[in-house]
Amino acid sequence: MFSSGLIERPVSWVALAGFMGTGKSRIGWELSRALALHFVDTDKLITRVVGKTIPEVFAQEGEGYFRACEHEVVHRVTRLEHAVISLGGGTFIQEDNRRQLLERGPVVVLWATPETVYQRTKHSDRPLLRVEDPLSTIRSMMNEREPVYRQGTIHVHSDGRPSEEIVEEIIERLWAWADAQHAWAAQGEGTAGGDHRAAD
Ligand SMILES: Nc1ncnc2c1ncn2[C@@H]1O[C@H](COP(=O)(O)OP(=O)(O)O)[C@@H](O)[C@H]1O
Ligand SMILES: O=C(O)C1=C[C@@H](OP(=O)(O)O)[C@@H](O)[C@H](O)C1
Ligand SMILES: [Mg+2]
Repeated sequence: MFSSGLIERPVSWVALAGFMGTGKSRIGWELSRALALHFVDTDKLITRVVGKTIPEVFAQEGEGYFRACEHEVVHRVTRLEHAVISLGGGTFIQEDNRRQLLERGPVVVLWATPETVYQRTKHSDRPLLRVEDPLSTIRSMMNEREPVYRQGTIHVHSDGRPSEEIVEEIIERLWAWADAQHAWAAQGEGTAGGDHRAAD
């Protein structure tokens, strides 16, 4: 959407959270292209800065070190402008990360069934799923994390849907969210409101 050389978008910062394999990295990249925003995948950033793959970080430095890196990265990405941020599946689980992210802007949570997650991750290198029975592990981890993911701003299902359709739904929902935010703000100020679209 272009007008007078300005790009109209519902938001100029958004993060994607959700369980492993729900599509955060792929959808985040596609969403960033659709909204003409920068793209940051926090796992990729950690990999680049530490100089090791995620499985190497887990194996050589331990999960605690990885979670500390995530925390540092959250601090930095909440200071970015014009960006779509794809988080790792555990990033939003840590309370302080969650608070910082939700204070910064909308957090879209992607959802998928354990079976879909299993199919999408079975040939990948997620260290937490390198176990004898990954599907059971996915089920129990998902159950445990579900109440936390529910604290996200917008929830979108990714099962059996092409990525373009998911991106389209996210953008529609972000417009609705931005309109509601604006209505609240206008009510507070006692103004009639106007066009608040994020533009640059
Ligand atoms: N809507 C979708 N339909 C089919 N495959 C998908 C979809 N979204 C993601 N994938 C695939 O599933 C795998 C995991 O996706 P990814 O974006 O890495 O998930 P996450 O970052 O949430 O762990 C990748 O191979 C990706 O291409
Ligand atoms: O859920 C988790 O705790 C993790 C999810 C992974 O990211 P994806 O959700 O992008 O696979 C990665 O950060 C790491 O393996 C730990
Ligand atoms: Mg990812």
